[in-house]
Amino acid sequence: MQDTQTSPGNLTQFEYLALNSPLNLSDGHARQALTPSQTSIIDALPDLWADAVKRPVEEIEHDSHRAYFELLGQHSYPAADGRVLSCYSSSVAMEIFARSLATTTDAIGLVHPTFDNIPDILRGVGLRLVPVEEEQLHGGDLDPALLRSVGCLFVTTPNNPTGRVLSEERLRRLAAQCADHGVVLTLDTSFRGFDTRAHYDHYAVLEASGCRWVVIEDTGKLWPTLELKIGWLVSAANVGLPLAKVYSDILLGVSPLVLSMVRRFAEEAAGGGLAELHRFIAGNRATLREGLAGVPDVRFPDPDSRASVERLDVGPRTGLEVWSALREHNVFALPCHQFHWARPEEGAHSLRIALSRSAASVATATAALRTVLTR
Ligand SMILES: N=C(N)NC[C@@H](O)CC(=O)C(=O)O
Repeated sequence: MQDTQTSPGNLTQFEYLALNSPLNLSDGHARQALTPSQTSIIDALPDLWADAVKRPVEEIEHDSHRAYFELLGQHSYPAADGRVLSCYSSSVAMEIFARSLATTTDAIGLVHPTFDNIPDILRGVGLRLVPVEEEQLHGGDLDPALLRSVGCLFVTTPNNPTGRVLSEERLRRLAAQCADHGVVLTLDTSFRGFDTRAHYDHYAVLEASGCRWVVIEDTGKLWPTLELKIGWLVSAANVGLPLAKVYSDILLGVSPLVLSMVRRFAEEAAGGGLAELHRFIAGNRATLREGLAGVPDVRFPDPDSRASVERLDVGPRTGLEVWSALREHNVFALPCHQFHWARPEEGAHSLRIALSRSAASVATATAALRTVLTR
């Protein structure tokens, strides 16, 4: 476990501090209770185990990613010819991508702000980072000078912590620009499960563009599966990166039991569980927003977000001050300065609250927040 006695160095180290607290609203992982139908899947794990022992792992793997990608509208994903690599987590997929990219370029354009383990992983392989503001990405064509200066453009969509989703038209334009400049377009879609606006067929758009592309999918944010999850690293046939080679440096494959569990959760979600999850998150978001209504200088900068996290501006206070005051109530949130990886001061006055928690936890944390913000 990380040394968290000193001031946390990155967002995940702030999240470590919360891991053993009953009111941990810090990390974006799913920690709410299983629904009854999800509980039935867990109860059936012994049967999934017996099935996984008998069947070829490639068959289990194919069934798993097909159920997950179809659930989220990604019907044109490249299910065949080894272009979907299963990893233990999306961060492992990210590391494999970063090591592969670093063999072909020394610079990458990265959305700003976003979760800091992404720039940290990219810097870790020696890449120079060029911040690309969210407004730029969503606004219109990027400056060709930017695209001439990098080997890759990396976009988190829905973004973390803003929840901002890249529209189909903007993805089409970005892919066309990347194709024109020979730049790899990489998407981190870890939060896509929460927002149906991110369920248009991204792979149809990417494949039609002809650009070199990589997508990192993450099952880990969606369901409370005790960190049993899959990060899928998906790529274009013409991506021109040694992804499979670097993958083989890191792992042979993932557990067929976890793959089978993900398939079952995706099937349950398709049968109504995903809509139920969306209602649950929306209810927690309403609890937070209504519970803080009228508090002076507090506002919610991402009114349109449907992600399982909510950012709030805390006015003249700093996010760190509020985070510290909340700890006195045994409540853990996440200060936002380090999402602004190029200019942390821009996030100094905001805080992020996780919404994939029990309704009671969100209500209790909201009351503690109101106490802290009105004293
Ligand atoms: N490998 C890392 N650092 N994992 C933490 C990450 O999953 C947390 C996250 O993405 C969020 O809290 O939004």
